Amino acid sequence: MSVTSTVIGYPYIGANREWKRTVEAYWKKTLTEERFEESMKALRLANIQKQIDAKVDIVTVGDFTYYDRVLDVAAMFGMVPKRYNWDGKEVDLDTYYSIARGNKESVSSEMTKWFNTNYHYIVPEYDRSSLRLYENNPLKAYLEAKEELGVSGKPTMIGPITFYKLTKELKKGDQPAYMSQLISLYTQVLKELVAEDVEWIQLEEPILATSISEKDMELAIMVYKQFSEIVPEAKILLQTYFESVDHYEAVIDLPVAGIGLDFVHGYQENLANLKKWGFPEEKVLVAGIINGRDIWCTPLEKQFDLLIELESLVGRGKLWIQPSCSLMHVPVTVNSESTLPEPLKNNLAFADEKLKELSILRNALCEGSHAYQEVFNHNKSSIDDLNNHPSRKLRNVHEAIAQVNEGDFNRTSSYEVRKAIQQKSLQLPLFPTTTIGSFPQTPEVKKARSQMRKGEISSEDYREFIKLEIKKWIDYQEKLGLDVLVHGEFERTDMVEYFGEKLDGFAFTENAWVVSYGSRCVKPPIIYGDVQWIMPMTVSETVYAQSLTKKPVKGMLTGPITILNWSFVRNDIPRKEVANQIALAIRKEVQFLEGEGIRIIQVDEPALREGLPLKINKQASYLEWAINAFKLATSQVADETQIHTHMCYCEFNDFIEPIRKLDADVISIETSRSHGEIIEAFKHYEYKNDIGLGVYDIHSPRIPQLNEMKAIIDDSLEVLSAQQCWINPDCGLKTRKTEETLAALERMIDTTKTFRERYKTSM
Ligand SMILES: CN1c2c(nc(N)[nH]c2=O)NC[C@@H]1CNc1ccc(C(=O)N[C@@H](CCC(=O)N[C@@H](CCC(=O)N[C@@H](CCC(=O)O)C(=O)O)C(=O)O)C(=O)O)cc1
Ligand SMILES: N[C@@H](CCS)C(=O)O
Ligand SMILES: [Zn+2]
Repeated sequence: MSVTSTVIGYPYIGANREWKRTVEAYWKKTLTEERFEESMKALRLANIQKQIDAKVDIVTVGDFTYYDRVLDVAAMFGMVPKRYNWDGKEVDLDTYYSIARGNKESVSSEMTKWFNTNYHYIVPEYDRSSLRLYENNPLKAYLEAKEELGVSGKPTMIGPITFYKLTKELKKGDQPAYMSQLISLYTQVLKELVAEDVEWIQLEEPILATSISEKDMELAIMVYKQFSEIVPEAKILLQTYFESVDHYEAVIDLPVAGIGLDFVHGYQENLANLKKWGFPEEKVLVAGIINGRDIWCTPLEKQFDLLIELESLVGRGKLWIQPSCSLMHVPVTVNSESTLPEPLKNNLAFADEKLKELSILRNALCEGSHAYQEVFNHNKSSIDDLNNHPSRKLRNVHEAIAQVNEGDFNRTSSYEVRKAIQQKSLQLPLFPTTTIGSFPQTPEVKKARSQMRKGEISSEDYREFIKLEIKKWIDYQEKLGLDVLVHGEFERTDMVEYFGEKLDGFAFTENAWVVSYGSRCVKPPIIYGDVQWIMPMTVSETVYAQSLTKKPVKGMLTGPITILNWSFVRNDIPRKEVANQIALAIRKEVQFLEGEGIRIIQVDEPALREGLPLKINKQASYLEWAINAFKLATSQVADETQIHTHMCYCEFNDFIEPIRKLDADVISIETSRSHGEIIEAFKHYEYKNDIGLGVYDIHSPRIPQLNEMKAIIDDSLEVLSAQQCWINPDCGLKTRKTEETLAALERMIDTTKTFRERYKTSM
């Protein structure tokens, strides 16, 4: 028996986030372009070396990026939006980073979630320019790895159908011209690769694992047919991941040499289809067998048995194995962790450990499982140890869940009744202004936290420092004239990690970073036991902030679904159960805040949309339990207490109905980076509750123009009433500098004043 191992991609950040530091140093101009390129090359090669050391049979190259791999394709083809006044000569680094981050003159391109992950890509924009191939990145990566490491890798890039479908809404009639340009560009890439004797070429088409239409599938058939006719020598490995493919028969019939299917997410559908329809003899099946989205050890024997079954279905020598998707969604190595509790640590597999598992499965398949029985047994007993651990059997948590009933999910009064009561008590002006929660995490804030961690300052000193920051920012907010204030979240490293550190059932890591967007990384906590509230998490900071001002201070919590979706979650019980456990813990915190006199509480759910299953037929059940978890956390408050929620980074146009069902008194929603498109959706939908308009993009260092914010508010007022609208930035301000934040907020308040003036008789 012979089996080949490969990977779809490996994390580019480096075990100690060297990639992030290099990119940020270049932005700060503390690194020259030459040094930057040198460091990036070293990192790129080190990552490939990791695959070589792990004895991956077919090493993947071209999975590295300077910011984002979707942007890379756009840059390869010279898709630079006109607003950057690009000279069309080459997409140099500064042009590339302007598209991603904006510059003094122009806003950045939109950024949105990469399928159902917490990674965000830059949305390509097609503006009818004529495109050409400026740089063949996969070829460059291939040649570099060959020259420097002597390895003939498998270059990868995002495939044409996925790239086309992720491009920002095309103008009517532009589709055929754009597609035909893409076909010739991809064809040229393929031709140049073939000319250099590249054997396998990976095209990533995760879009095929969503519920795509017949028409889109026909487009894929047409495009891949053209590739096979124009470059018949190209051995294309078409990769799908994150779910099963809907159009199985059509996908396996595409004229390519190999097809990657996910046998972790949506494995039942892929397996059932494989059994029903078979698999073409002339192709290889690349089975995603190790979960690339979680950090748990693979149940080796179970996956080995599945592989035996797959091999019997596709035939000898035709089966390759790989992780289910790029390993960029998991941290680099468990070896960097020294403080995790025992039964947990033995059950973790990050990217490097997953490569080891891949090697074990490959060897067991090649050599026969008998030599690996001991490894399998050891792996199974580790998993059993964690499953039977007392932290997973907390009686009070299970009893509390059992007691939840219908009444726990709904507010006492209707929205209309609540709005009148809240308005009377809060006395807010028309177009109330607020912010989303966090204020700048300055180097001083991060330094103080780091000193506290290292024991260089005491916890009391750290708390005092945080209080000073809160006071400073309450003063700023009062001076600016904001109506609803926040304490600023200075005590939080991250809106999920912070709660994970304070709730029972979570473990947190020292170095388990994954990229969230650009150079920004997150360190998701690990939910390994039953979750319960053990101590107030936000009360002292919020109450302190409220004591400094007469204006209402908004309590700031992360919602249960966002905590769930941005953590690595135990896999022994359904996610719905974990969500309800978290919801009960957040509910307790909500009640504490309310008990301390906090009249407005925001429960953020930016990841609600992200958790939506990619397949339409799986979405309704997720939405039902996810919305219920939010309501479980937020409904048991008095009518006077105003519940806010906040969402960002997603397409919400098709998400108004779920938003309505949350029944939050106010929702702040991203409206700036998608240039107000969400507002269009409200045209077709009657939405009564209040809405916070995110009037400027917080991701860009540039100060928003008055007329840009005005335009968003004007557009919104065409479909929403003035009495419904709040004015705020589109997300938290933790990544911004103090001066930028103050200047932007000042303009936001000035803009609001012009609208108050215009509508002053309507109060
Ligand atoms: C709102 N978003 C979030 C998402 N997911 C989350 N889990 N959290 C989110 O807020 N997804 C969607 C968006 C994505 N947005 C962001 C925005 C900003 C960041 C970000 O700023 N990340 C920071 C890391 C934050 C953090 O934890 N900082 C630590 C310091 C860590 C550190 O760098 N330490 C120093 C050494 C310190 C020492 O002890 O000496 C170092 O390692 O050098 C802290 O504040 O203490 C980032 O820089 O990437 C992420 C997602
Ligand atoms: N309250 C959070 C929400 C981010 S989505 C913040 O302001 O950072
Ligand atoms: Zn946000």
